Amino acid sequence: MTNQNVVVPDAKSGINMAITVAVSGSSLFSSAAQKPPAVPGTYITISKKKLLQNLDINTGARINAWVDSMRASSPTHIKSSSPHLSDDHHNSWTMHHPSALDMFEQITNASKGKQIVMFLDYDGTLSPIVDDPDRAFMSDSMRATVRKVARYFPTAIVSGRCRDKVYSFVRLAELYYAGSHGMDIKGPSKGSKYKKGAEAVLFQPASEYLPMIDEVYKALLEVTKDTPGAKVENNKFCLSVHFRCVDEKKWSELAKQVGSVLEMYPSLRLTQGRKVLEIRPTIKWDKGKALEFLLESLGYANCTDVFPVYIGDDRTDEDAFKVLRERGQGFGILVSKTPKDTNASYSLQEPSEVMAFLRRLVDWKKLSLRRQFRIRRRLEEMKMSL
Ligand SMILES: O=P(O)(O)OC[C@H]1O[C@H](O[C@H]2O[C@H](CO)[C@@H](O)[C@H](O)[C@H]2O)[C@H](O)[C@@H](O)[C@@H]1O
Repeated sequence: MTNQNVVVPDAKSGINMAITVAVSGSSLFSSAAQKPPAVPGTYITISKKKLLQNLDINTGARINAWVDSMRASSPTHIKSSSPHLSDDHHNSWTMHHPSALDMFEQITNASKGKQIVMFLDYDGTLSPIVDDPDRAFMSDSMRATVRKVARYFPTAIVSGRCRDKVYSFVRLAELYYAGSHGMDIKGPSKGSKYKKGAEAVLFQPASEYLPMIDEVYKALLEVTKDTPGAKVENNKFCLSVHFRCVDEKKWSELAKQVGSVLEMYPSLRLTQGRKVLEIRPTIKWDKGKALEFLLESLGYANCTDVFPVYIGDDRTDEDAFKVLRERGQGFGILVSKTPKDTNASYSLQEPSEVMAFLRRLVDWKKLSLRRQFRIRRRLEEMKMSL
């Protein structure tokens, strides 16, 4: 066990203070330990155990809320006690959020004369949810489908993942990528015919948080290392703490470990996903802002003839669904088998249905282009014969 001086922002005052943290083995906040305190502060000695015990009541309540919310966004047990009530609930939800496949014609009719722009979340949307986040591969058929989609519509992948990581899964250079929940945006590296606006897009609104995120990553690895199944993923501008392989009885304990670290960083906030807690900067930037930024980059900022379609499965995708609802443009599609509170207009049950929907969209576009071509040719022939 060694003591290390580290600089952390005080949760209440928001002022940096230097604390001595007792850690066993590797450094808890190694990069901060190398830096002199930015603001001179008080030195206190606090052990890893104490970090957990000292959580205040509000934090305790918040932790319970995180765990509840995480359970709700990725239910582990389907309630079977009152099947009829749950059937009614399901039916009423499906009435309000009908299948995008069943409503395909209405959707394409609404998009007539407008440019469809596709926004696709990755995990749970293009790839099925699996236990190991490093093995959430996309099928070759899904990749081929997305490639075709990008041939006909400007297409962006919007993910909570680190941009490089999601690119290594998707491997399509002609797409836009918004990683770290939209905090890392890059335009296509391969020629795209849709660049109406800026030539080379690269936008990273949270770059000043990089050292802090690295520091918190190390702290989270340290505090969670004895929790079997816990996994911390570094997504560059944000972090994920995975609960999927942790015994549900230990979820509160793991959430407390996360809370103990987060409490020391008031400029970071927490969101929940599917059996995951995500830590990110408090800046006002999310997948919804990324969607707006991308529309602007594509040259559709104030256009009425654009029709954005966003498909996602997660709580964090709600920010994008909300933007579309507020703009009254396009629509959101939630990928979910169970009813969820959502701003999306339509639903699809799983990635295989997402693929079916994308394929139909491509076929519909091909057909309407062919039709347009035939009409134009007939008009030309008529002009010639006059
Ligand atoms: O915005 P997304 O592309 O949906 O990313 C959200 C998180 O997705 C990943 O976690 C989820 O998928 C994993 C693999 O299927 C699964 O094991 C995990 O339980 C899910 O939460 C990714 O690993 C996270 O970093 C993303 O934040």
